[in-house]
Amino acid sequence: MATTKTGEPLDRATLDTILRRRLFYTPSFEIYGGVSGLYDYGPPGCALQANLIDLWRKHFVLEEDMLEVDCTMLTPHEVLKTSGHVDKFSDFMCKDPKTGEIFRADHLVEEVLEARLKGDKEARGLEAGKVEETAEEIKGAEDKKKRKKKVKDIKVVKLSDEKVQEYEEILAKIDNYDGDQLGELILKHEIHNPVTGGPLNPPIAFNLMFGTSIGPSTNMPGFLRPETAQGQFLNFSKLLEFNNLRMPFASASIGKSFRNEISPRQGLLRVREFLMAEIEHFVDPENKAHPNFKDVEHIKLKFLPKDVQEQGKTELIEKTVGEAVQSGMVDNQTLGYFLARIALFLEKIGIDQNKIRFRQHMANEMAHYATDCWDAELQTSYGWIECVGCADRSAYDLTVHAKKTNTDLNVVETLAEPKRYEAWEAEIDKKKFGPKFKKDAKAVEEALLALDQTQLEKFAEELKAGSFKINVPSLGEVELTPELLTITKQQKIEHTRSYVPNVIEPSFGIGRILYALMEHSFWTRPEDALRGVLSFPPVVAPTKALIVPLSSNPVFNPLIAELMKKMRQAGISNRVDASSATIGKRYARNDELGTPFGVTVDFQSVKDNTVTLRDRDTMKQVRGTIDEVVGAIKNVVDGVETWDDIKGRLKVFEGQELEE
Ligand SMILES: Nc1ncnc2c1ncn2[C@@H]1O[C@H](COP(=O)(O)OP(=O)(O)OP(=O)(O)O)[C@@H](O)[C@H]1O
Repeated sequence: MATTKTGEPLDRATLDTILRRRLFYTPSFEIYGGVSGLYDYGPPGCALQANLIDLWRKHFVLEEDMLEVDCTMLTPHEVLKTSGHVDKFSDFMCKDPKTGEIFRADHLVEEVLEARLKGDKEARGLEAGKVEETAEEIKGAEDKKKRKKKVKDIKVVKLSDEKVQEYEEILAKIDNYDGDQLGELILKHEIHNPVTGGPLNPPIAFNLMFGTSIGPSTNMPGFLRPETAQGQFLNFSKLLEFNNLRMPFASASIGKSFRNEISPRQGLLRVREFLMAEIEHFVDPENKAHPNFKDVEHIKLKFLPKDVQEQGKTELIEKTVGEAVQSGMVDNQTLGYFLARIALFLEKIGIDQNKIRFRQHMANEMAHYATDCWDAELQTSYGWIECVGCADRSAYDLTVHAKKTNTDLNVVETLAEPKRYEAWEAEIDKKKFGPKFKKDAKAVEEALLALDQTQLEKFAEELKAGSFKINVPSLGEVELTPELLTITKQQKIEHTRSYVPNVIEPSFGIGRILYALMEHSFWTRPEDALRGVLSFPPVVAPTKALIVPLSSNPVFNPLIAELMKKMRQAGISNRVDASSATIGKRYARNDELGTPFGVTVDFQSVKDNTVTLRDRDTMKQVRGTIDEVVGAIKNVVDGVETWDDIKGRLKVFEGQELEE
């Protein structure tokens, strides 16, 4: 069960109401009935996202000297065909032939089995005389009506111990099943349309990309990109040159991606248009060490490796990143380095450290391009949710694009020591070769060039004995004799080495992180369960300070103007609430917006230019001059001081603001 930082159960319904009431986000096109999977952000949502992105840029792009690019979302069909997305970027769906309803196959299996396990838990609880949750609660706290309708399958029925174990094992590796295996599970466990109970068609693959056509004619089909990565790969050579041919280096990109999710659910967690922040770190395949690994190797993370999941288990292993790489659990230093950097970023923005785990992809689950992949998952009231994927994409993308476009995407590196070696080489006598093969001469030459060292060595022997035969694709077998060519062993010296870089890709879904952050920051005041607070760290909070005049008396106006000006000059975002609501109500409103500080102007302020400063989380106040208070807010937002430091150096204020 998800809990808040005070240890209370997280009341998602209250949180959702606050987020919508305060316009963090809202369904798009709502007065037209809305479109599932599409959301708009309102002012606090936008500010929170902007602050998050700002920190992301500082933490990754700036600190690690990455090369940021902004590539187009419209992408030609050919690019995504080459990358494999046209053929493989799909999820499995099942259709109810009677009602036409569509279900995402893995989510359906997951939802139904989880519901059965909950029903079993309930039945066992009843049997033991202690019911932890009522059936009504199980049926769904979140979107009550919809869930109730959808999950009729929850029945308070006790399962056999073997069934419970079997279901738990399936759930532990739910991401590892392909379409056929999901089909078998659906049949074996008699999973039907949860609403009508009707049978479903076997799962079929559904491509998640939104197709379109570029230009007025239809001869350039395209897609809205499903990830920002391809644009970065296609600019690789230019970026390498920009980087003065130095390797390794990383590019980064922040932008919208689009996926036509089969059945979007869980609010911001699964949407059809979302902001991604992606890094492509290009590295030598023979040396995936990271120069700054030393800085992070001591960091402890919680891992869920693939072998544990494949045994149907979910126990986490806590290790330092150094140990994880050394033991081979995490494939290489660069991958390990980014896992640690991801954890540090999540910590910086206020994600609860106890609600982060790194889950390794199982063999079937891995994307078509990846060789090792770890997801940073965050625990929410919806369960563990992948928020950052971190994959080693090998040389896949650059290789396929280079081949398709006939472009050299290799890195050429000067060797410290020249490499000397011997190699067999075929040299043709052009004067005789041309007249003999005429228009086919090029094809024969190409077949010769394609021979490897073992073949050349063998043919050299055969040539000495008179002739040898090679297979030319357009001609069939062709006989070659000594007057046409020689095959000899040559001394070689190489000064450079050429390779296609491998790519380590951390890929952040900003909306998912934002939602998890909202859950992790949310709690209610013990004295009033309806008083919600969003304890965002000051650095990411949408607005840093609320200016509250004690009343609408115009005598406060010059002080409010002075505060606003000084805060603006210090880069502190602020709002004034001069409404007639009581101060307590105005603070409560801002607790819901996550505003860390409240500054109150009272009649004492008019006399001596001092104001009170209230801390959102503790509700404690200090009093100081306008300059002192603005300076204190700036220091806390910049991370130079904490609230405790401020409390230690400014006068603690325990009275009431001075009324007229
Ligand atoms: N439909 C979506 N809505 C919101 N964020 C998403 C969505 N799909 C992916 N993301 C985000 O983009 C990141 C990188 O995408 P990736 O392709 O690794 O996701 P994925 O494995 O397809 O996700 P899932 O398995 O949950 O569909 C994810 O970690 C997630 O944060």
